[in-house]
Formats: sequence, C-alpha cells, structure tokens
Amino acid sequence: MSTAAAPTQAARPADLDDERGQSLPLLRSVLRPVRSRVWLLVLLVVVSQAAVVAGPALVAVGIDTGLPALRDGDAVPLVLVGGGYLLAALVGGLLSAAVVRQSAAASQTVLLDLRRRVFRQTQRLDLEFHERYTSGRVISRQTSDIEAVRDLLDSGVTVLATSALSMVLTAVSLVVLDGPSGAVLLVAVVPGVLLTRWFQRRSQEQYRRTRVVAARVIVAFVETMTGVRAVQAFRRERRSAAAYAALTEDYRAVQDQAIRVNGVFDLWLTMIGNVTVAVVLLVGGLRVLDGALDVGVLVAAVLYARRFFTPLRDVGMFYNSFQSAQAALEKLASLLAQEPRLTDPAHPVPLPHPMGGLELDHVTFGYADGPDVLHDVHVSIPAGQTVALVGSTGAGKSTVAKLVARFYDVRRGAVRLDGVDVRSVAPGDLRRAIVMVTQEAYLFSGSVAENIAVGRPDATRAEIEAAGRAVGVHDLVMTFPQGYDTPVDSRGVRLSAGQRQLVSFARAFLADPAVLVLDEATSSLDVPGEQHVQEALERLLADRTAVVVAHRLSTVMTADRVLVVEGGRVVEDGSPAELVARGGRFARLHEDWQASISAAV
Ligand SMILES: Nc1ncnc2c1ncn2[C@@H]1O[C@H](COP(=O)(O)OP(=O)(O)OP(=O)(O)O)[C@@H](O)[C@H]1O
Repeated sequence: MSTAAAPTQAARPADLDDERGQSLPLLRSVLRPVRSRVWLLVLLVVVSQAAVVAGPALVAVGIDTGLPALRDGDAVPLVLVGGGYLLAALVGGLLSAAVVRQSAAASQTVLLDLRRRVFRQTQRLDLEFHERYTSGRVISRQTSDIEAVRDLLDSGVTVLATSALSMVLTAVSLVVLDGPSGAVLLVAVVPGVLLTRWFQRRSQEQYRRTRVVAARVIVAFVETMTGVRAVQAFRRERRSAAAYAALTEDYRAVQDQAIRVNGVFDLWLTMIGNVTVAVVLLVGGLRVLDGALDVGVLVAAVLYARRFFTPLRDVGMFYNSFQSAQAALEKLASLLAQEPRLTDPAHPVPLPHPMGGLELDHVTFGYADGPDVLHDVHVSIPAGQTVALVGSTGAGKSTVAKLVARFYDVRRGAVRLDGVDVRSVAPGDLRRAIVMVTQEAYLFSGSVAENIAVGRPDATRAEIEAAGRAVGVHDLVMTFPQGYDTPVDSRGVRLSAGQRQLVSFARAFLADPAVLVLDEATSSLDVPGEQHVQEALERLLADRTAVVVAHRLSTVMTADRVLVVEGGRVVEDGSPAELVARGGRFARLHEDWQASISAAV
C-alpha cells in the first residue's frame, strides 16, 4: 500500500538569517499577552514625568508668591507650595520605581515566551535544517539575541519613553512659564538634534563594525574549543592563540573607537546644555533687572533648561540598543518562521503493532539542494532480517540508514514500513517502530538509569536492569559508586566510548523497536572488548529487523544478508557466504578485512 505523502519540500529562504521586516510582527505577537501591563506602564510614565516636571514650576511659585506672602506674615502659601513640591518629588520617585518594576516584569514575561518559542522551534526543525544552520547560530539566537531584546525591553523602551516625555513636558512648561526662555531653548534644540543625528549615524557604523568583529571572535573561540582535540594533537595552540589575540585586539580597537564617539557626543551635549543654561540665565537676568521677569520664574527657567538636555543622551544611546534588538528580532523571527521539510502526515496511518518489514522502493535521495547521493535504490527487507550495509567511505551507507529512520525524506520513490510509506505513518508509531543508534552514542546529563530509560521513559527499574543485563553492561554499572543512579557526567563516572556504546545499546534494547537501525562505531573498541560487544549486538539484533552500517567483519559475517553500497547504488546483495563465494567486491573486502585482522593479531 502506498499512501500519498504530504508535500515535504517546503519553501525555505535561501539565507536562513534573512527575514527583513519580520521583527515588528514578532515584537507585536510577543507583546500581546502583556498588553494591559504595557498600558499601565504608559500611564505610570506619564504621571511620574508630570510629577517630576512640576518641581521647577512649584519652585517658581514658592519664590514669587510664597516668599512675599511669608514676608507679609502669611506662611500658608509657602507651606502649601513646599508640601506640593515634596508630594511631587515623592510621587515622581515612587512612580519611577514602579515603572522600573513593571517594565522588568513585562519584559521577563516576553523573554520567557520568546525563549520557549525558540527552544520548541529548534527542536521541531529537522536534521537538515540543523546541519545548515549550525549549533553556534542556534546558541546565539538563544543567548545574545534574546539578551539584546531584553536590553531593549528592560531599559531601552522605558528610558526612551521617559526621556522623550520629560523633554516634551519640560519644553512645554518652559514655553508656558516664560516665552523668551522657551525660545532660547527651542533655538538650542537645533544643534542638539543635529548632534544626536550625527551620533546615531556614527554609532550605527560603529555598531556594525563591532558586530562583525565580535562575531569573528566568537567563531574563532567556538571553533578552537570544539576542535580542541585536533588543536592539541597537531600542536596548534600557539597559532590559535596568536590568531585569537589578533582578533581580540581588533575587538578592542573597535570598542575604543565606539567609546571615543560616545565621548565626543557627551562633550558636545554638555556644552550645548551649559551654553543654553548660561543664555537663559543671562537673558532672564537682564529681564529681572528690568523688572520684566520674576526671580522665581528665572530660577525655574534655569532648572528646566538644565534638565532638558540630560535625557538626550539616553535618546542617543537608545538607538544603539534599538538597533541590536532589531537585528536580533529579525534573526529570531527568521528562525521562528522556518518550516521543517520533514512534515507530519496530514492523514496519519496508525501502525500500533509493526512487524518490521521494510522496503526501499526505487529510492533517490540527495541532501538539501545538493546532488543525488543515492540512485534508484530498490531493496525489500522481510521482517526479522539482519542486513549489513558495507562499502567504501562516502558510498551512501549511513544515508540509507538515516532514510530508514526517517531523518530525511526521499526525493523520489518511497521507504515503506510494513507496506506503509514512512511519511504517512503516525509519528508516534513510527518513533516506537524504528529506532536508530548512532555512532556517537550520545549520553544526556543524568544517571545511567535515566540514560537507558530514554528509550522508554515509563520503564521500571527492573526493566532497565534487565536491559543492562541483556547487553552485558550490568556488571560494569554495578562497579560504579551509586550503581544505576551514578551520574554519567563530570559529577559521576566518565564512560569510555565503548562503554557509552553499551549504554546506548541498552537504551535501544529497552525501547524494543520492530526495526533497529545501527550505525556501528568505526573503531571504539579494543580486541578483548570486541567479543563482549559482539554478544551484546547479537542480543540486541535478535528477533527484530536490523539495518546495520557495519564496520567490523564479525558483525557482517553474522548478518543474514549483506548489501554492498557503491556510489549510491546497491551493487551486491546476498548472504555473507554467497557473496564471498561469488568473488565480487564483497569477497575482496572480506579478504582485506581478514588480512588486516591477522596482521593486527
Ligand atoms: N549531511 C550531509 N549533507 C550533505 N551531504 C552529505 C551529508 N552526509 C553525507 N553526505 C554526502 O553523501 C554521500 C554519502 O555519505 P554517507 O555518509 O551516506 O556515506 P557512508 O557510506 O556512510 O560513508 P562512511 O563509511 O564514511 O560513513 C557522501 O558523498 C557525503 O559527502
């Protein structure tokens, strides 16, 4: 039976980070759940800034009305104004604190949502995506990009809103309080705005340069650390250190330039602010002498003028955090918009009791947009058979194995389990039916028991131990300090490659799939261990269909059937004895194998 499969080659942008214009919709969607909090925040910002800006006006009233009244023996106006000033200061302070708390709470909610979305999405995406995207980029999304968004939400947006509102309210208050002083301020705004524009442009360039250099530093570090074994084996430490030192020096230099730009901006902003204050004081002072202006108003005007330019620094700085957050949001949006090529079937076919019959029906396959690496492979494997895949390196053996486990989908043809196209089998059933044990035998942090139970999380301790016994790892585990509860990371025992492989065998044994796909480790075991692993393998492969990418002669010779893969085609197919007798490629491979074994012994 061949069920039509869902379209699997979903369109995907060529550059995985290029998704311009996606940042705003993403921001809108993550802000939606905290909408009411955002409105509350707006209200808090407006009231707190109004309270702060009221200060100088109250000073003016105090000096011009309260003091004369006090001189005439009436203290009430001054007390009222003083009380008002205190109240405004108190309200301004308390509400500013509330703004910080509210914005932090909102941003934490948003970030939690974003982190979860990124994690779920990276898990949902298929292997082909991860091979192209690389783990380094996934890590950057989950760390530095989310940090950039955090910076924007935590401080950037509220600081911008507070600063902008404070400037507007200050300017309006000054214009209302004293027109001429307001005019001086508005004139001074022109160089202030020009300076800020200059700063934005320079810091944008600077920011780009910093990002490029910072990315180089990170890539160099990650590459050296992931390849630390190769670095040490080939004594490349000095060269790596020199290359890294040069990159960090570049990083220091661009940071230095960025700080210089900040310094210039700060200097001129302070100058403009101080000159404005001086002009307001001079013009106002002359008017006070003429009796055209009250002293209190002059004091208030000076206070307003002094305050006006301070937030401009924050507005300038906001641009930096806005830019990095925008770039980060774009990359996050692009990641979240990716669709896996491997899609779940629209009409899943249940397969609760699989027998394990496999069929590769004229399968042609290539990775991503690359050339075909398997050409018209046509093989039928009856339930219960153990098939060894052999062939030279790069022939396509692992690819066949990965297609059977549906890590990828075929380009043409079909892979079928019990006659059902694997693209149509209900995903849960498929996962239970086919298990792949990969070469690297990855262990999660946790205990030995937890690692074995990955294959069946609801397994009892007795079942876990039975699996351990079946693959012959039980006695070894019993020598660990806490037996099956011993952690397998740096806090517990460090397992050798061969021991890790046995644990992964136990994991697969416990999962008990109808089909086991095994990419045999090339050379993780010494000769005395060989027999031990051979027995474990035989027990693991018994009573189920098995497709084994075989690297050891013992595995091949105990298989029911051997497929010789060359150049993406099956070129020989038969029992090991038949193929040896036939005198083809396998027979030559067999001879070479035997020769190398006798040479080693
Ligand atoms: N993830 C991948 N992306 C692109 N091409 C790949 C990928 N994996 C394998 N290939 C290519 O597919 C071809 C078959 O590779 P495959 O890993 O199946 O060979 P193999 O027979 O298992 O080799 P080996 O014995 O060395 O593991 C090779 O040409 C290889 O370059």
